[in-house]
Amino acid sequence: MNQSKEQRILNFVLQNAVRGDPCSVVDTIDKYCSQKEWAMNVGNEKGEILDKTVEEVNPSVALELGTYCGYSAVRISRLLKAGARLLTVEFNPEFAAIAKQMIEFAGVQDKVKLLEGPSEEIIPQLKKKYEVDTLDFVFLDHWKDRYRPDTILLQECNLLRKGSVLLADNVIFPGAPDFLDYVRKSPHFQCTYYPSHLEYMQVEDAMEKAVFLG
Ligand SMILES: Cn1ncc2cc([C@H](O)c3cccc(CNC(=O)c4cc(-c5ccc(F)cc5)cc(O)c4O)c3)ccc21
Ligand SMILES: [Mg+2]
Repeated sequence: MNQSKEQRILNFVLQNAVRGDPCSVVDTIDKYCSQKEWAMNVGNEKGEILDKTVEEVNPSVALELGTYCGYSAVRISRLLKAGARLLTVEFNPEFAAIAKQMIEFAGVQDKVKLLEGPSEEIIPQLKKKYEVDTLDFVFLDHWKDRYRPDTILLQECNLLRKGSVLLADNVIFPGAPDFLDYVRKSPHFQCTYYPSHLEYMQVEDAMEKAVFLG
């Protein structure tokens, strides 16, 4: 049976990156996806905005919605301090299987917990089943029409505290207009807009940071 694009990306990493070196995994995925097959990883340009935000927040507990192949899970977890953890949510079993192998090859499996299921089911389980108190950082990169409902759900589940930082990918392309409208109009969020470009393309995109004010 012919391979999926995601399997081809993983194989390229297994054959060309350095086991246990998260930076080489990130760089190798970017090399493959810029030269051979486009894929929806956050990429290096927006990845640097992600890096700066993670370094600024220095989260003890981080959540990612939309693991895909594990590119941003590896990118985020490589920056986490000892004892800090990333919970990443993926509902597609094929993507989850690829991401699991990517995370293990990068050597960050002790920092990353991959939760299989849709965000709307996982988020309400975070406190009791996954022993989360509140989230310091949330990276939104799943279905764009889920950003707004899941931001509301995170608040309803008391998972945000004063200073919790949300960072959303693709707020321009493919776009998340209802999310942007919601956080920018809400008195509970302080927003910052980061213009950038779509991964591996010369197409306008952007990220939005929304800090929860309590
Ligand atoms: C509910 N729930 N809970 C967990 C969870 C996890 C998933 C999957 O990880 C998944 C599957 C398919 C699509 C996405 C969203 N990502 C995108 O759609 C995207 C598109 C483009 C782009 C840009 C230009 C194009 F021409 C085409 C696609 C660029 C980007 O960076 C993207 O992130 C995420 C889905 C729902 C989930
Ligand atoms: Mg994205």
